[in-house]
Amino acid sequence: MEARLLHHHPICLPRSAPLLPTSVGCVAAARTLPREPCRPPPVATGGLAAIAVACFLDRVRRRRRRIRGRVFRGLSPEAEAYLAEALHPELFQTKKVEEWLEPEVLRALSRWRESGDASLVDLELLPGIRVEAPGVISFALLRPSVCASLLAEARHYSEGGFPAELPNSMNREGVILNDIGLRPVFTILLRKYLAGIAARLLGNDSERATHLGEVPLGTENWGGSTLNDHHTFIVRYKPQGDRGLAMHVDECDITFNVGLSGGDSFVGGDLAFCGMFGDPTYRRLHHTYRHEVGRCVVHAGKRRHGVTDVEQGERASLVLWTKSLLFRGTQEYKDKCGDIVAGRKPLPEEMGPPDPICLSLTHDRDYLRWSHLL
Ligand SMILES: O=C(O)CCC(=O)C(=O)O
Ligand SMILES: [Fe+2]
Repeated sequence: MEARLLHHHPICLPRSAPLLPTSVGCVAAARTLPREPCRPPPVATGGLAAIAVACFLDRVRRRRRRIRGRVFRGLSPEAEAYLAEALHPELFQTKKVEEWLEPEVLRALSRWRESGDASLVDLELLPGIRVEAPGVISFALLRPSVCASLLAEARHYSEGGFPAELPNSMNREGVILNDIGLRPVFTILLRKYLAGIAARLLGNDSERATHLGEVPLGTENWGGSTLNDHHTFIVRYKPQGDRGLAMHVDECDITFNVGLSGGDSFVGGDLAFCGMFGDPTYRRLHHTYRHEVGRCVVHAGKRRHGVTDVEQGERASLVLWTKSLLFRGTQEYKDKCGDIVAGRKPLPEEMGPPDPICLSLTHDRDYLRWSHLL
């Protein structure tokens, strides 16, 4: 039960172990344990019977510690099993997440982290921050060494024959990091660091910035002040596999997309941004973006985007689809997207020819009419 709750609300990690086994449970659990070497009491005080009891209690104690560890981390048994096989076990340590970040990111976030007021996030201190296009902002987030480890871990997982689900409905070559035991570290990344940036870029009016210096951000509220869940994965593209990604909108409110390989290690593979879902300009090309290792591009999930084919090399992205349940319950969300239960708002009637790169096989009723432009 608790594990299910964690799955749905990973940001709400419990502060205390919710389910410690009772002594009866422990006895039963200890019987199912593989026989481990027992640690006998330091001084043999009461003969064989006392040693047997001490051994038994030692096994129970160790089993208890293991269960508590798993409940704290909120890992599924599969994820727990992968930990023993991981290439970079240090990636799984929640205490080390801060070391993943470019140091200036911490400086930009420090006043928010002291006060809880996201309007104090200093966007200008985010390293190399750029407004790529209205509503699309990028900055250096992760250290290149962490990007290399994450990519190597994803390759190790894919090539190791471990059980795999597809990260999204469009990509066959990728790994859902939440499923392999990395959900807790990304929950920390989101809760302690990205949440402030999300609130400042795409949160409610009292926290959201309107400009970066003189340049308008062109963002609006997409629940950035109340993000509570994430679906985090790595996708890889290469000429002999998934070459690119068709135009789409994401199944989330705010997307953080970090380059794990930079523009010098692949040819093609541009991330193309078109307009917002429901906006008359949604089939206009707004910007094309090239990944840089460790640089994160942030945008509303409902901005149409896609990846052009990779012609050479390999392109890889670390993607966090983040959501706000609270925002999804508001009238503002319904006006923007439709009802989460009743279904998405229909797109407006397609008007005139699209920019070819923005044409979507999965979203446009007139795809065949314009596909000769591709
Ligand atoms: O690979 C990318 O840069 C984009 C991935 C993406 O848009 C997605 O998985 O939703
Ligand atoms: Fe996407």
